[in-house]
Amino acid sequence: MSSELSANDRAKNAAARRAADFVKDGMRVGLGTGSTAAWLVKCLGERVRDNGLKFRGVPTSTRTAELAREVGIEVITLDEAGWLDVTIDGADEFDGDFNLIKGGGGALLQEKIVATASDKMVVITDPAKEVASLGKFPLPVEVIPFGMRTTKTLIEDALGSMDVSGRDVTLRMNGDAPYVTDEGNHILDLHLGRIGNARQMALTLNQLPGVVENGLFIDVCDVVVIGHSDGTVDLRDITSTMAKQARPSTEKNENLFTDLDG
Ligand SMILES: O=C(CO)[C@H](O)[C@H](O)COP(=O)(O)O
Repeated sequence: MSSELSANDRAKNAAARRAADFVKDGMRVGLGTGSTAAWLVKCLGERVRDNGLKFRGVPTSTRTAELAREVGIEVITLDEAGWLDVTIDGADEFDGDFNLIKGGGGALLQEKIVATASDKMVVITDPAKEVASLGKFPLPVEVIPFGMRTTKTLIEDALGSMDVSGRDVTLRMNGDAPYVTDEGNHILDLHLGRIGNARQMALTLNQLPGVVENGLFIDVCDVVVIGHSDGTVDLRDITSTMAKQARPSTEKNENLFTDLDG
């Protein structure tokens, strides 16, 4: 590997290469967004080109879709895929129960939909993103532009009764204008410091009108691959930890539309 890479990039690259081993011929694979996920997409592109790996990818953003096509990955939509074998994505924070904060790169909505529609979600990360309690990283919340100030006030009011150590809510900007997501929405960043009950926070936020989705990924991640700057990786699997037993049982349904079609 190139010695010109920063220590952080070497760590991300190591995690991405190990996680790429989860992708096998014939799979439908969710492709995350962000700098760590970009390493993964490039690595998978190499394997398509050099090893003849055959799989179809569902990108979680226009950025990832462009990169995936550029490196020769066959791109399909989530609806074309129906269900995914695995999704591999980065994260902004992860805790000991495999819960995450995501959305630092602004793609949390598609990322959550894609990860939830997968048999397995693998997070690729460096060690610095591990926390005892989620919340140090500002929690991104995607909101629709209509009535955004009112939505912000509703969020601030809701935070008033929650166990957090900070309550500032800021609108994410892109230069002088609000940041716009792939779906044409905006992002409010919640500076909470520490989230006492992340599950309750996720449910509370999503009940507020105007909120589209929040960046807490609770009970979604199955595997965390932690890359180190010396090229080594630690792999943690939910099935071999106590966290799995603490999860409420969820059943992922492959034929989402069968019932509706009658
Ligand atoms: O959630 C995300 C994008 O919405 C990213 O996965 C997260 O921000 C981590 O990014 P990076 O790998 O660049 O540190």
